[in-house]
Amino acid sequence: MIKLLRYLKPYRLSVLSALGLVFLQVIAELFLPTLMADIVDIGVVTGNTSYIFKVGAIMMIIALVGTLCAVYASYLSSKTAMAFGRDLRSQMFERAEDFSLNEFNKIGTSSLITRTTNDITQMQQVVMMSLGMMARAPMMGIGGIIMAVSKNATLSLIIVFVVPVITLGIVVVAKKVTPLFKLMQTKLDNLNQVLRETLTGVRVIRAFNRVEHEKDRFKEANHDLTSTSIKVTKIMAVMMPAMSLIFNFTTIAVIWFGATRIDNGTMQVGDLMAFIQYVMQIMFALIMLSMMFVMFPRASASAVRINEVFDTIPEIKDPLKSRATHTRDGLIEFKHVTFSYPGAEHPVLKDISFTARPNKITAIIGGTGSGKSTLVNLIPRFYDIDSGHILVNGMDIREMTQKSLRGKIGFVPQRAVLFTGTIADNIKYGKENATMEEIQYASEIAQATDFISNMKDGFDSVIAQGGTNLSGGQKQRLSIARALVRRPEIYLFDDSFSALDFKTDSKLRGALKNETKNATQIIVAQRVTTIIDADQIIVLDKGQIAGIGTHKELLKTCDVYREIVSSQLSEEEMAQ
Ligand SMILES: Nc1ncnc2c1ncn2[C@@H]1O[C@H](COP(=O)(O)OP(=O)(O)OP(=O)(O)O)[C@@H](O)[C@H]1O
Repeated sequence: MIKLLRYLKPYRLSVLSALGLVFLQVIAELFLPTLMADIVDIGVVTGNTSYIFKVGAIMMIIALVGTLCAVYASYLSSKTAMAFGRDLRSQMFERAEDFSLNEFNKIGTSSLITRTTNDITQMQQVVMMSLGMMARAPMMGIGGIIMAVSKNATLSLIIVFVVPVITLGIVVVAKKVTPLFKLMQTKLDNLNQVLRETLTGVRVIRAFNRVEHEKDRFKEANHDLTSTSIKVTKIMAVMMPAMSLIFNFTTIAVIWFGATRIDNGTMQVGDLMAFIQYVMQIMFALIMLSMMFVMFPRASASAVRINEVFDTIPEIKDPLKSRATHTRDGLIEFKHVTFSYPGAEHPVLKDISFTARPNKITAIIGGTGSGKSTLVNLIPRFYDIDSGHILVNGMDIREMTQKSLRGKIGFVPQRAVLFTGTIADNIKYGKENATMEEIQYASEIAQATDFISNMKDGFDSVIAQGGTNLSGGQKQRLSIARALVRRPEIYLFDDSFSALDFKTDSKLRGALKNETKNATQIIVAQRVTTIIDADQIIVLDKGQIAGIGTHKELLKTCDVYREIVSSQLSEEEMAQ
């Protein structure tokens, strides 16, 4: 947790001011019982009314100053804690933005969301409490002890007995609840994950009549979290009354022994009243400390989870000395590339070598799970390879910055991803400063203009979260337009035509051919008709290249290709 406190550095002035104000507030609070003792012992006992009024007025002023200090300290601590939380959240977001897909898989998306929200809120609260309550408790405790001893040293021995008892209690409770708090955060992650899956998969859940099953799953996760919270609350529930009990017994002891002293004439009534107040202040300080001990374990569990994110070093890094490619043509070369997903026993791609040239279409075909998407994902460096080289314009992609590499690429993923906003916003995502003409042109090529103009607001029509108000084919065409608008050197279409009907598919490919003339195109496809005209077809089989050539060549030389084709086309079509 200490590690995270470095984010408080920019606010050190506010922190120091808040602590200073708390100090003043404590001094004021400690001073009041002594003044009250004076009123009783000097004013009331001797019947000196003017003294009572004079000291009473001073007490009011001190109380007012104390209150003002408290209000401003609380304002400063809240402001600092909120700013601290904001900074942590944005740092966390930035770090997550740098993560490769591996790191996302490692931590988990739901957990990343919980960590950015709930865990940071825990830290925020602890900072706020530390600057108020936590700072006040030791000052008040120590100050209270000094004042109590100054009033009556022997009576203060009671405190010597009580403090260790309370401290022991706090330590025992903290030991018990710390692991439970850690568990609570994990259970919260779990609950978020179930909720996320249920919300995103709502159509499938309904279609398969699994609503009850999902309800049960949610109930279980919810119940799990609740039962852990109840366990913690039960322990805490015992703590407060136990504290009150000790509190009350201490007061009885003080009055008992104090009364004997007054009887002996060794103590005055006012002093005993002040003494009782100091003892209460000490107890109150201990209660505040114990509350901090409740908060700390939870916050430290959160701090560990936040630090885990900060300590995760993104695997994919830019080179220290990046080089820029001077040629702008989009030549892609795979040289003996082998790649395995982390934790997997076998590589998904083995010894892949091929060249994809500009002005040419390179198609990739193969059975499901043969590694087509994986291969395409290696080009924008979503993952780093185990061995071999991937070259773009003659340079290893690990030698360039990710930004410059990805700037050359127009990527159309297998599952179209759209963002909340208008249609124009989504196409513009490919090129920030795209003009309306460029947007319209790109959607024309992507065969999207028809459906866009049929929408009420045309390009200004709003897309719902995740593009749920569009059909699969419409989403695919928008994500193609988004890639087209940047006019990149390299186009990567990862099975991007699968949701289109045959007519639209062929119209789109015709328009693309003219448009992407000078660029390198890599098309992953399931349908042979999509790639039949490609300049080069790469046939993938279980992560290895089974053949490379044109449709005609492969029909003669590659069994795997022949099998795929014969399962999709008739004899006549094959012969064409
Ligand atoms: N993130 C991942 N982590 C671990 N293994 C993965 C991951 N993504 C894919 N795989 C595995 O890699 C293999 C190849 O997957 P890939 O998605 O590249 O196949 P594909 O040929 O594109 O299949 P499809 O045509 O069904 O999309 C599969 O066996 C899959 O289980």
